[in-house]
Amino acid sequence: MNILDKIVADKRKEVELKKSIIPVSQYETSVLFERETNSLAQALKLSDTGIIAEFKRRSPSKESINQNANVGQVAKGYENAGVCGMSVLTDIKYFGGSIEDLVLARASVKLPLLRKEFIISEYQIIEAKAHGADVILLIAAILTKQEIKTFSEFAKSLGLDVLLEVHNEAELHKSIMPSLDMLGVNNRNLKTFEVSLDTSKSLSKLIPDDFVKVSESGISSVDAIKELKPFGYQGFLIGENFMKTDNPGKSAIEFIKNLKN
Ligand SMILES: O=C(O)c1ccccc1NCC(=O)[C@H](O)[C@H](O)COP(=O)(O)O
Repeated sequence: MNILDKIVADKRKEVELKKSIIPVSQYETSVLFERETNSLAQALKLSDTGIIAEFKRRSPSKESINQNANVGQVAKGYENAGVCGMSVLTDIKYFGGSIEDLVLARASVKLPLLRKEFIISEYQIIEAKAHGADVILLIAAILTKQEIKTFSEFAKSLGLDVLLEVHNEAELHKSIMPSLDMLGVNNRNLKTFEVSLDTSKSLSKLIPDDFVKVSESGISSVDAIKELKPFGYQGFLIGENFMKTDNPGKSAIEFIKNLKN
């Protein structure tokens, strides 16, 4: 069993429990559910930097990154730095995040917010909208082609952007469909946790130009972004590099300043 299999097995139990406690009707009548969303894909198309900064306390590959960070402060710091969007990990067990982190980020900034979650049910998409998300992540490795289609079309019907994440060619081939806005290539090998920008580079030519290309994970320098841009990437998802510092917002300011130079 690899880490994704374990996460998904736990996620199925978590979602079933939540469904039995909180009915969808409660989410659908919430204030945030009515909110007009902001498109991350549009923000990336208009940006010359393309940074999506992540709020990440810990992960399966790093036991502790920044356990005590305050999500509202970090969100404001990222917005002040001029990032295009913010990713908020909402998984509790493996990442120390929560759906409340998403609400706190929403209350603090106007930035497009990505709910970074292991989505296996439409219930979580409704939940994402009701907690202030603008974008959902779909992970090709844990979904069938039909699920990708159903979930992405459903998210679009709610006004949410969809970022579809792949790790290899097979996942990419089964995923390309018009209901996606962004195609993300994850540079982290989930068996070994090693990161290699070569994954983004080699898959880039297989991604049609109508999708915004996003490179995810293991981006720790401005040089990495300069290396990836010629491969057509317009978005760069960065977590640990900012979150491992005392002041993630300040680190993002420095990073973006160097990127513009
Ligand atoms: O980060 C992990 O260890 C991880 C393990 C298993 C599944 C997903 C995982 N990470 C989610 C992400 O996609 C990253 O948090 C995101 O791309 C940012 O990565 P980084 O800049 O390397 O923190």
